[in-house]
Amino acid sequence: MSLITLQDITKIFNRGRPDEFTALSKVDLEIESCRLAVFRGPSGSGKTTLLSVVGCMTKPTAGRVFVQGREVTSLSERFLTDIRRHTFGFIFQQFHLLRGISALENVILPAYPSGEKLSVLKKRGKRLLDLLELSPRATASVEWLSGGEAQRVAIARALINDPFIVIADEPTAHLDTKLSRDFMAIMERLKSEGKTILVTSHDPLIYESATVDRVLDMRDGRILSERQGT
Ligand SMILES: Nc1ncnc2c1ncn2[C@@H]1O[C@H](COP(=O)(O)OP(=O)(O)OP(=O)(O)O)[C@@H](O)[C@H]1O
Repeated sequence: MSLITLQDITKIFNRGRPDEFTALSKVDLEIESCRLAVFRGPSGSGKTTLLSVVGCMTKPTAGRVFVQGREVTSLSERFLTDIRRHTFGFIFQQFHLLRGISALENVILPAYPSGEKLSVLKKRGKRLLDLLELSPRATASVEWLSGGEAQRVAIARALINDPFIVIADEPTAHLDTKLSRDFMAIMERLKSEGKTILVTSHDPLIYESATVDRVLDMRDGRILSERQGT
């Protein structure tokens, strides 16, 4: 069974208005577990919109989304929030870290709604920072971190709820070659630990990486072609 299935997904923004825009058009997609897929395509081709539909952040205008066989398209926001929290970890292009608080506090933020004790969350956050070789920076306020460190904090934060799927939108757009390779090495490790990784990227260092299983090319809100990784 696929981890995620998209059936005939269409997403129209500003429907019925003069600026109506079809960002996704009748997309079908199956995502299997423990694989790394890269979505690439020109700016505006619908990559981010597609991953936000997959990640249950955006409701499609038409079509159905299944998460582990369960149809989620018609669920209320309350149920979706719950599914989102346990299924997906998100790494955003600009990292979206909260300034003024420490790296560790940023990492554990998405776990607060779980109601677990703060001491338990801190322990889990510290372990993740340790795995990403960031322990010495745990108490540093995030504005003092380098770009690579900030990204690793964002990765740790994406993992705090132990999601099945990690979604990264243009993760290396602001990183140099070494940091981009480091990012892929971390993704490779996560994949070997059983995570499914979905990435949007224009960066050859990402889509030509040996750890990539699938490269999907998008244009005009459709998946045009797909090739299996090297
Ligand atoms: N909330 C929104 N309201 C209106 N239009 C939107 C909205 N979100 C996205 N769009 C439009 O949908 C199209 C697809 O956007 P999307 O961000 O998915 O593309 P993308 O392939 O990820 O592009 P990029 O590589 O530039 O990030 C764009 O033309 C964008 O302007």
